[in-house]
Amino acid sequence: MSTTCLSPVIVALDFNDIEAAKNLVEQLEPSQCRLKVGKEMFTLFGPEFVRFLVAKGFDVFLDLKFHDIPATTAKACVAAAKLGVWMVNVHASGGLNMMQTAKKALADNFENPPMLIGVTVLTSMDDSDLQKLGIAKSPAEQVVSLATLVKEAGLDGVVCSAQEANLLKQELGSSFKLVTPGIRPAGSDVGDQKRIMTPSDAINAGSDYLVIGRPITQAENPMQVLNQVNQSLGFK
Ligand SMILES: O=c1ccn([C@@H]2O[C@H](COP(=O)(O)O)[C@@H](O)[C@H]2O)c(=O)[nH]1
Repeated sequence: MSTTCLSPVIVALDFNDIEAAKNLVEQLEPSQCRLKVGKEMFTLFGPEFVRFLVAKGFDVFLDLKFHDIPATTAKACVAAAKLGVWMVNVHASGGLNMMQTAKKALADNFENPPMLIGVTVLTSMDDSDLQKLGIAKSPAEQVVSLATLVKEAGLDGVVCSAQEANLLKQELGSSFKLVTPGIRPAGSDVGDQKRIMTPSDAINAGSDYLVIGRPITQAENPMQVLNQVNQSLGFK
């Protein structure tokens, strides 16, 4: 049974050392943040690590960004949901039919399915990256067009950058959830992220959930950074 988490922060657990990840998790309370498991930790440590976090009462976002034919994607989402996670995702560029099939499979198999969201344009990409893919739109235009498709498919929201949050809330309404990586507290390393925003600016722009990885996990004192972010947002 998970505890209600009031903070919008989702800590991205991108570790290659399970003991380091567990050491951080042991310092956290499910009321302070949600947790994200991505491709690195899932590939290294598998479903067992996800079950461990769920058993500790955390809301877990399993960020595997499924992108495949509709039947395969739907079955992968159902398998993810069986782990008891709070949120799963697919790539919106997998198309309307793929997203609708995944959504229906979750609804058919679970009384309370996890949230299902669509990834739009990765926060590590800017105009020039899209141009190299032959996409003649700005990131904001491409995000709006993919998010519109995600909403049409009946999903709960999208992964986007906070830079598109204001526009998306205007275009798609307040109940369509916006999960935003690329969050950088002032002064932290940008790394490979290109469309970034600070936590408080992101919330003011309309982000519902803030995904924060390295600024917390690589910090000398991760708990201090998390507490500072939560305090800056008025939580705890
Ligand atoms: O567009 C996206 C989609 C997913 N991510 C993931 O979020 C975290 C961000 O970590 P930082 O260390 O805060 O950069 C990471 O797990 C990514 O895989 C993203 O960054 N952008």
